[in-house]
Amino acid sequence: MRRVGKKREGGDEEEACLLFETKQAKWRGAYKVFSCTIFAGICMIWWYRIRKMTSGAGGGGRSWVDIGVMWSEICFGMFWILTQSLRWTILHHFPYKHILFHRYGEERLPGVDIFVCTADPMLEPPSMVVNTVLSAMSYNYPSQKLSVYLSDDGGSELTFYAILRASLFSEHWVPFCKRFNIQTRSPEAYFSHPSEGAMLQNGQQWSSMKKLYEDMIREIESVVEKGKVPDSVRNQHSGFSEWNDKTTKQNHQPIVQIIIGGRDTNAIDGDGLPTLVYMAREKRPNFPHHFKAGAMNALIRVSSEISNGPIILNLDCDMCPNSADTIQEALCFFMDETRGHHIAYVQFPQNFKNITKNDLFSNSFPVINEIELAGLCGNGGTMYCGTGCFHRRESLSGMYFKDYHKAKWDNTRPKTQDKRTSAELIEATKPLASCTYEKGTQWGKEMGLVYGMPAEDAVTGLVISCRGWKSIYYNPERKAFLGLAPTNLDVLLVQHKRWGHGLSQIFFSKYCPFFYGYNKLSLGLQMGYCVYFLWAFMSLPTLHYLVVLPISTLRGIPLFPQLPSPWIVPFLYAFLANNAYSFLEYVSCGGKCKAWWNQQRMTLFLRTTSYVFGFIDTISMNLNLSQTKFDVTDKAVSQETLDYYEREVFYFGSSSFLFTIIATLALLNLFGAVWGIKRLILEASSSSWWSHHLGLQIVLCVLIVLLNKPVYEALFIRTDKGSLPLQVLLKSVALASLACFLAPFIC
Ligand SMILES: O=c1ccn([C@@H]2O[C@H](COP(=O)(O)OP(=O)(O)O[C@H]3O[C@H](CO)[C@@H](O)[C@H](O)[C@H]3O)[C@@H](O)[C@H]2O)c(=O)[nH]1
Ligand SMILES: [Mn+2]
Repeated sequence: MRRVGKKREGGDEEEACLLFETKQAKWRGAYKVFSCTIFAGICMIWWYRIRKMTSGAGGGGRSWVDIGVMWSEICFGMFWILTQSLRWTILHHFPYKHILFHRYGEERLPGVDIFVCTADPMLEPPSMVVNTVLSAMSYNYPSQKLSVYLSDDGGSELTFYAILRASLFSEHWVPFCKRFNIQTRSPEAYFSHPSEGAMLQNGQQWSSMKKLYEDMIREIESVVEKGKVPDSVRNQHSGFSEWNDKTTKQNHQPIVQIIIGGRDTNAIDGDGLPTLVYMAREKRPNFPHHFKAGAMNALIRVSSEISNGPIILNLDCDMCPNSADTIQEALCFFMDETRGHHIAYVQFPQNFKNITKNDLFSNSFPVINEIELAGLCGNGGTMYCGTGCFHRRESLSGMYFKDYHKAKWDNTRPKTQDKRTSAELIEATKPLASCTYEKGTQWGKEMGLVYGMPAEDAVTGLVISCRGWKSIYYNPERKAFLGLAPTNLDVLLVQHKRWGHGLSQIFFSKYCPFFYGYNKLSLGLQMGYCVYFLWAFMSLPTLHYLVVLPISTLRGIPLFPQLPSPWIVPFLYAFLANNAYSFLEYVSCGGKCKAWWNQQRMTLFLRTTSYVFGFIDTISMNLNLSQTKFDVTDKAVSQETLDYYEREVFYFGSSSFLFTIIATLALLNLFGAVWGIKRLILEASSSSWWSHHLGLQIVLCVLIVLLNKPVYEALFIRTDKGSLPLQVLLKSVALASLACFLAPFIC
């Protein structure tokens, strides 16, 4: 551990230890040499294409195919260059959490406000939401310094009931966790994988706690199923009077309820428990509510009246805290005496608890989590990913770093000094959660999360970085948060469409990192952000390639140089070295070989469906043809699709247009591969197969066919409910045949 030679204030002789350490990843020198060789390959490919275009060499001339292929390869090459910014300098951080309590003691630790967002009790089951809230409440942190806020954009009494019911359970759960020093503080996770509780299991306390938990979940689920809170329950808490027959998700007054930590008879006595607040901001049909960004901004304001914690942790309702000490770890970054005051936010990775063995849907992002986000850190910042992120209240609210003075953490308003009653506090906060509050203010522009972008998280992080702040990405050994990844292909494609659209929207807006971040961010950080912001755009060259490859094979038009021409070398090298590296990188990040293969397939599916439409959304939004929307990811899965997911079998089952596209491209490449192999066999006598003029592209077609194996099975072999319907088969055969038929007119 490094020490700074500075003496502590007050003449303390003890040296001040740094609260966190930063290390560079190894092997970066070797990587840089390697990436230079790939870059040389890419340059040669570009040179070959340009020469072919200008001289007509290689027999191709200036056809549309050549122009298209050249354009695609320029895009791929440029994108590859951008991705290097995430790999040249990789920084890992190591907080020393044991020093924190020792150095600051309980009194001098900052208040921490945790925001949990939920939006719909049907898509986001309240039984799941309460688990997130309960885990947040039971963090290893002084409870008088901790406040948990639930924002309910569903404005639903079912969710209110659930949180109220959970608050009763928390009276048992929070002390239980602290007493037995439990690491897994989500009761659902703790009781469903009892390995951690093994020692306690035979004891009375363990089983009675389990029973209390199950009773709570049963009661919540039964109320949710009925869709209405029984009158007998309603009468027990005045909060329910906020709901009447006319209350709907889109139309209701602001609702704020202090469930724990209030000072009236209704609220539970907060002794030993953190403050717990329920908020449903006002919704009116004619007022835009700005989705999650709007909810977060209302939370920032409401919480500033109640607890005003200088540190804010933002969680999605399915992102369950999974480690008791995460707050302490995050605080090490903010409270480090020499570097802490620069830091606006500390982002943890998004991990998921429901990843299958070989990660069929490629939900786990090992390379992004282990390398890329740490690579962004190497350029001076990281991305805000919307959940699992600790913020400094001031920077999130819009403050510039230059205006900031080092925090005195212990000077926040202690809750006990606020003499207002619960009712008075609630009345004071309601206007802050109203529709009209933001009118004529800077909220959503200069203050709080940025509006008008479906990826409010990434753009807000970017804006904060441009205001001079630094940010940290920290990936601890024990996963800090565990969320729910989509288990249904339909849902997944919609989620990625929103991401693709949301991220590319930033690139094509005034927030484009190269302009907005010019002179404010390092070039590496600008490039790094653009890797994500151009995900959706990259669907276009990919789609182009996937169509042109089989069609030119069918038509006998060579796309690549053939042996003995030396120009084939850069193509082979760039392709092989890049894929070999991607494979090794994936495996070194803890991914399985088969999962890498699955990731290639998902990239193919996403780049030909979700990202294409996401990009179209971006264009139409820029042309003012559509407005921002936010399709909430469905977290309530049916048992049927879940069974498929767990067996790692694709569940298609519907005739979605997106599936037709996937099937059409799979068929087209199958035609190309079969036709190409037939030619190879027939023409084997005149030239050996490896020097055949279509050799390389036939190999590529075959690889694409191998990736698409589950699609053919779903089209032709499987007969179960999850297979592709006959309608999709007919449409895709028709479309693929049409493409083949039209091919001679195009190329
Ligand atoms: O009007 C809305 C819509 C959504 N949400 C909440 O936003 C969160 C994220 O929504 P989800 O449907 O789960 O989206 P994901 O794609 O899983 O979320 C990722 O991507 C989003 C941006 O597209 C970020 O906001 C999220 O933090 C990030 O985890 C959830 O807690 C929702 O309850 C709201 O509070 N209000
Ligand atoms: Mn989510």
